Amino acid sequence: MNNAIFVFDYPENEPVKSYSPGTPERRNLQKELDRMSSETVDIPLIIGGKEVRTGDTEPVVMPHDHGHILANYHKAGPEEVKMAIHAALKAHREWESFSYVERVSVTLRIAELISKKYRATLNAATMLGQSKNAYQAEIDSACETIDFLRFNAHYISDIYHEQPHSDPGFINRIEYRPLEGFIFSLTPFNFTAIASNLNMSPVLMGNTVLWKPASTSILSNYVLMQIFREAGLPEGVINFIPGAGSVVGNAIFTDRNFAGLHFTGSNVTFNRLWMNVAQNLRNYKSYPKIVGETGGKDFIVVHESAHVDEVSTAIVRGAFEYQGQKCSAASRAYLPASLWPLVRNRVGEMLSEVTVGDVREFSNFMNAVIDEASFDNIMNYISKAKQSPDAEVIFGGNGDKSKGYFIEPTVILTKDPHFITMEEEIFGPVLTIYVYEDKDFNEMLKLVDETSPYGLTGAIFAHDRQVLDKASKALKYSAGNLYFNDKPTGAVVGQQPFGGSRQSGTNDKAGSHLNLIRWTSPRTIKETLLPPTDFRYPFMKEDRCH
Ligand SMILES: NC(=O)c1ccc[n+]([C@@H]2O[C@H](COP(=O)([O-])OP(=O)(O)OC[C@H]3O[C@@H](n4cnc5c(N)ncnc54)[C@H](O)[C@@H]3O)[C@@H](O)[C@H]2O)c1
Ligand SMILES: N[C@@H](CCC=O)C(=O)O
Repeated sequence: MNNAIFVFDYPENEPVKSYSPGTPERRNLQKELDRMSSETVDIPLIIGGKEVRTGDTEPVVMPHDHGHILANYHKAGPEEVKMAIHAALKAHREWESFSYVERVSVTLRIAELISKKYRATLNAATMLGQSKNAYQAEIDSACETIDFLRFNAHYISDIYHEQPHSDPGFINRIEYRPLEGFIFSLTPFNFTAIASNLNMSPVLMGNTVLWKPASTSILSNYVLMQIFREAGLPEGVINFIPGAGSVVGNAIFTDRNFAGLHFTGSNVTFNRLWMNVAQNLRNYKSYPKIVGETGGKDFIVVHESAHVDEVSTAIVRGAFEYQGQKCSAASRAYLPASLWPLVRNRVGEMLSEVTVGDVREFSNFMNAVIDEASFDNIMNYISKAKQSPDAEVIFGGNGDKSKGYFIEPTVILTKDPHFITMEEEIFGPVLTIYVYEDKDFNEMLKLVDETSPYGLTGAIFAHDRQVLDKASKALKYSAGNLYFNDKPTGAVVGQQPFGGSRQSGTNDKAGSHLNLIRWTSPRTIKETLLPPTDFRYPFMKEDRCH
């Protein structure tokens, strides 16, 4: 394969299966849900391809039935982190020297294994461990994971084909070297696809990785790790080291070979990690690359020309799918006074049909929030609204953590556009609505732009084209992913590259060449075909002749 230039074609997005009663996918999924619900898995660390058990374990539970233990995972300490660094550096030599066609082949094999052999297993693990319903698991752990892998396999051909100009007599080329050292991949609980991609995009570019998954997504992440191995990923290319973030992080950030951080998670954690890197800057061989996508305070802006049913559907799906635990979830909405009574009624009708419960009951639109800390944090925001004279809980507002961490879809109406739930990321099923006078549309846009430190996603609803244009200009830096007449969630790889700026991250657009390029350290090579043999400039030679 080294004697050919190979291009991986533009892929199709993985089709989303329906899981309707009686379909084969529903039967397979049910079988895997039953199997995984009846066993307790022992999850080791995987370092240099070897399973390592430290005996320091924590349980993995179902958020919707927290008495049910799905697995126990072993936690890494500083010694295991050192072993993992050693394994990653050792694997680096061989992995980077492979032709990229081999790296892409492994990547595409992972996608194929997930699409066919392990779709039900990975979806069931995501449903049970992260409390996603079948549809939310399908669009995440099956489709988005596969799309990241296949689209990146295509984008790498584009990157490698990007070569400099050569004047006659010279050959210039760029080699897209991986980074010198290892990458630290720190993944969030809420998307199995993101966990896969934070590892596989640096790996595709020839890097090796230490992976610390979130403690609340370890079951699906372990299934992923097993799939990576089955696909033929060489030992040590990804080292799976669950554990306490600070323990693993401190051991990594003090290592001279730390070359890059690939992070998705909260803004608070990212800021802490960046400071940690900065404090160790003098120790490193190279300036580490830092890529981090963080939180959001995502908005829905509604103009009086919008349609009530479209807005109401976007509110319910955008704010409450996966219990609002998407960085992109709508958490503040701005409604014109003329439409508000109609939208309020329609949203109320829709919410009266929403049920919250166990993922194994397929009719539930919503399930549990991820853990007790998250439940308490969300309920605390709801209490603040209940106690404030500036806010009123108009739908939901109740939670129950006795069996699972269940919270009703909650809508707060506020008179204060700077009420705390309009500004801070809550990461739960809570939407706050502010009603403005129709004539104050322009002032309202300014408010949207200046209310929160984030800049991730946002949606504008209007059927007046000039309004869309005006609002998108006013909100230019308020969102890295902006939607016209659609909910602000559900970006599709290859169609809406994802990421935001301001306090929402470095905006390196997951699922695009922009992200992949960060995992390279390009080297330019110039070759002179006939090197000069006289140090003098041409005009000096001419002067002597005369
Ligand atoms: N912008 C995006 O693309 C995007 C996508 C998904 C999630 N998110 C954001 O992620 C957050 C939810 O995910 P989360 O709760 O898993 O985030 P988190 O910040 O709590 O954790 C992310 C990862 O960092 C680890 N970690 C936490 N503290 C650490 C420390 N001191 N040192 C080292 N590692 C540490 C965690 O164990 C986890 O693996 C939300 O804020 C959400 O908006 C953003
Ligand atoms: N990319 C996902 C969100 C990822 C963050 O949680 C979306 O567009 O909804």
